[in-house]
Amino acid sequence: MASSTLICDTQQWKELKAHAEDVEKTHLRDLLSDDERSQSMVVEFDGILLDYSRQQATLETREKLFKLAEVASLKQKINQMYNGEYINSTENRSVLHVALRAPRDAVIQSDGNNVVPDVWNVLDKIQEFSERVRSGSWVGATGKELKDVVAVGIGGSFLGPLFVHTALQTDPEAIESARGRQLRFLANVDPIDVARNITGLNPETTLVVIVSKTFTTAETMLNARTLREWISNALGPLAVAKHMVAVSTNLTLVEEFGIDPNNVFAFWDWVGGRYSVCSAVGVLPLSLQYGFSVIEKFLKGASSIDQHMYSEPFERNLPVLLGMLSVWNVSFLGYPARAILPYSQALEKFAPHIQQVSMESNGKGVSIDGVPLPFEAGEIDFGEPGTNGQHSFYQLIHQGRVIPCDFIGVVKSQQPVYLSGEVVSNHDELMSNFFAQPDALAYGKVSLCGGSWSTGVPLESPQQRTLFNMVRGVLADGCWIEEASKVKEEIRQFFKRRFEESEWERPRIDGVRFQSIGQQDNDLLVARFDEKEVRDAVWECGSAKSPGPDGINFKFIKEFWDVIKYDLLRFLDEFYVNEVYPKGSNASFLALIPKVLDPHSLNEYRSISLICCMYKIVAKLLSRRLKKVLPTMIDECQTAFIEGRHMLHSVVIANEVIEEAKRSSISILVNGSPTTEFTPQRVLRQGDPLAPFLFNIVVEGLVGLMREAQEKNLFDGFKVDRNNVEISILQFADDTVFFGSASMANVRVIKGSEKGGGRLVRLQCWFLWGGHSDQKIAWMNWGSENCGHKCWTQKYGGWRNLDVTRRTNKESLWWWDLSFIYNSTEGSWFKSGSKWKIGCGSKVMFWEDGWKDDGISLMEKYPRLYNISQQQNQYIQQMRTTSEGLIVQMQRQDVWRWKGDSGGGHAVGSAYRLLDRHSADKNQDAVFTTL
Ligand SMILES: O=P(O)(O)OC[C@H]1O[C@](O)(CO)[C@@H](O)[C@@H]1O
Repeated sequence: MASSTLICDTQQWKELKAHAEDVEKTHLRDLLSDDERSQSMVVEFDGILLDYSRQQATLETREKLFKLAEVASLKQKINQMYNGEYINSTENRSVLHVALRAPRDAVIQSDGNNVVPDVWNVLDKIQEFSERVRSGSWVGATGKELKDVVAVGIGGSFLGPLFVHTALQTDPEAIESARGRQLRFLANVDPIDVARNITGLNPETTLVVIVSKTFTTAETMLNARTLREWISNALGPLAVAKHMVAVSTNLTLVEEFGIDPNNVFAFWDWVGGRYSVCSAVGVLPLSLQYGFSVIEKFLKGASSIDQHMYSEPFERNLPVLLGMLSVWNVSFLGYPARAILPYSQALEKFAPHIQQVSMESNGKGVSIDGVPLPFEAGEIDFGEPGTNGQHSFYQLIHQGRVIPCDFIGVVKSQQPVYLSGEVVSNHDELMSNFFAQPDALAYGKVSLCGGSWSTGVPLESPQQRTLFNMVRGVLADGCWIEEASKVKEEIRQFFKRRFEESEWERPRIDGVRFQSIGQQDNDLLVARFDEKEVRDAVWECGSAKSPGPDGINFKFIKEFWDVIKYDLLRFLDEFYVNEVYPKGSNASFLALIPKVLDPHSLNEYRSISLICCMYKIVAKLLSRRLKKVLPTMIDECQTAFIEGRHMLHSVVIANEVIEEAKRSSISILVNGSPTTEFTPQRVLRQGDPLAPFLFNIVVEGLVGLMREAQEKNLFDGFKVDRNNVEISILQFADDTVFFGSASMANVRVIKGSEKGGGRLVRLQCWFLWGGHSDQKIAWMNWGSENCGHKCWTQKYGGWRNLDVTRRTNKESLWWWDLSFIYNSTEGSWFKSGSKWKIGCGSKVMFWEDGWKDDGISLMEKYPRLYNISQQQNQYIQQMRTTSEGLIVQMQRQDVWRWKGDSGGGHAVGSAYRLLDRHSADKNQDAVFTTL
């Protein structure tokens, strides 16, 4: 490309422009669903991993950008820079900050001279001087050691050094080497900045470093004069030579200022101010604070990325890729800003540093030849460390404008904190935010019904699912909370409560007869685990299931079986001998999956257990053994009594397992970050291989109780077949169907009152759900009303005198059931709840039915009259001649009125409440005492 041609006039630029229009139509979440694309957008160098898959760019974009780089001669320009050519055409000089950190033996030419020796001369001088100051061999005017340093400079003579200083302040090695010393930076001409920086400092122990490439910058020179005054006022004018040094390219002006030329640390015009942190600008003050050896490491790091940028092909070249993506975002996609978001407080001053480096360099409206650019160039950089930014400007990034973001995370914290009782370290907490935020931004807001709100695309990728499952807040005591720590605590408390055992006495099933297992089965159950058995159990576990808190899945265990098996067998041996799981191996995560669109309450999430592999292996082994034994215990055909251990022992085993489960710990994953642990007091974890077999054992326990009830004539089951086989219960896992005649006695055995009855149901509840008896019994209606009607009439002859021809829409099938109960001997509760409304009097018996308001029949009220009556079996209608005034509405039928409802209509709820109250009065414990 000829130097006068604008880059935007090239074919490559135009193609990118057209391509940008296509890419803009594609949502990032769709780009991210292409695994091949995403994986090829991850590059690693020297411990730095760049993942640019969340940029709105395709592989084609990258190819086209490379072509643009080619036409812009980017590679040649990089080479020119490293070779010291005058690429700064406006100032006609080299751009050689890479020489500032080049190794001592490197050769980098400028104006035909190798500049590297000059660089190292200054570095050696800095090392020597800083060691003298730090060791106390260079002292101030009054002979005191110089412990504190104030660096005075602005722009590039300030921001880079401040950034590095802030990053080192919390580094353990740097802390050690800086012990007892202070480094401050004075930049602003505002006298407040002066006051702040000299507060608490003693001029006698303070060294001032004036940093100015030109030594003419107004702010720096005024601040320099101010501090010179501060020193000479305190120590006299001659003290300046001992207390002030300079970093500059302008030795003349430094000397004029009164600083000893020997105490000037030079750099060169081929160093741009904003790139000068690796020159004496940064190295001198930082070496005074931390020692040269610490800062030398920083220089080596910078040199390493210089080498990378010089030699690495563009596909894997981190600085080139980032630079090209900036061009793409700004000039093609039209996103003017970039957020720099380090999830590290140590990088607090990184954004201000990059602000200057990038914006002062690229903030141009003209080409290199001075031609005005017809497109946007340069980006607006801003940023704050996460998580502070999240509570500040992220709102706009998430919902307001499209702003490309550079998230920066650090794998290892300089200052790790791991509080006891917390599931993760503080740094992991920070990193969970670091991982969650880019996903949330990239995928945008999606609906919770399985697709994106904007596109309806199904959620397929793991990242999409992560966002789908994201808990954005919860409703607690009627208040919506979003603050991460409060949301986590609320969720933790909610589930802790759910797994707390309510105070009630565990049901006992002593005395109930069960089938037995033989010695052989018993030996099988309690045998030591051998390698083959363990291997088979491991191979039965799904490889790709989500890992629990140990972070290991079965794919890993199978892959490295030959290495892992020894430890695993040792673990199982220990478990066998000690009968307890080693701490931590029985922890689990609860992951929350929304059940509804836009969940608010925690009941609207389904909790899925993610169990540690070690626990799963043990559970799998036990379940495989139980599987072999269970048919013996539950098969009716094998009822022959076998000598040996009682089946009840399996219940004991189940209890032991449950007890062990109660020693386990649970923490809930809230947006990938676990809450602190708690110990569950009840329930089995979903995903536990033992759970189905424990169901079976519990079912057997309930069957045993029903058998006992039948044998003691406490429960009247259904007789089928010619042999009159009586069926009382059928179960499938936690679904139970009781069969029996519709008698109050049967109902009481199954449910009864809360106080005495309901033990069968509650017993099962305890085993299956840990003691909650709020599982409702679904009383089954008889399907079609004809079927029900036939049953009642055939078996019980219908309800005497009640109109059963057709029920009205208002009346439920319960109404019919209740009608029957009314006439049973135990129907007194029902009688008290209903009364007759007399119409023509054709259905109500004058003496026997309680048709008066108090519900008491005339026969009961006036027994003597009844005894002498000639019309004892008469209906009211037949009595009318002798009972004038009773027949009030000849045209109407007699009807039942339900007292529980003010309108007289029947409601199941009111009948249930009445029955409940009535049953509570009776002592029904007798049934269970007998059982
Ligand atoms: O180091 P000096 O010459 O005082 O300049 C300070 C800063 O001022 C600038 O020229 C910007 O005004 C920067 O490039 C430079 O880093």
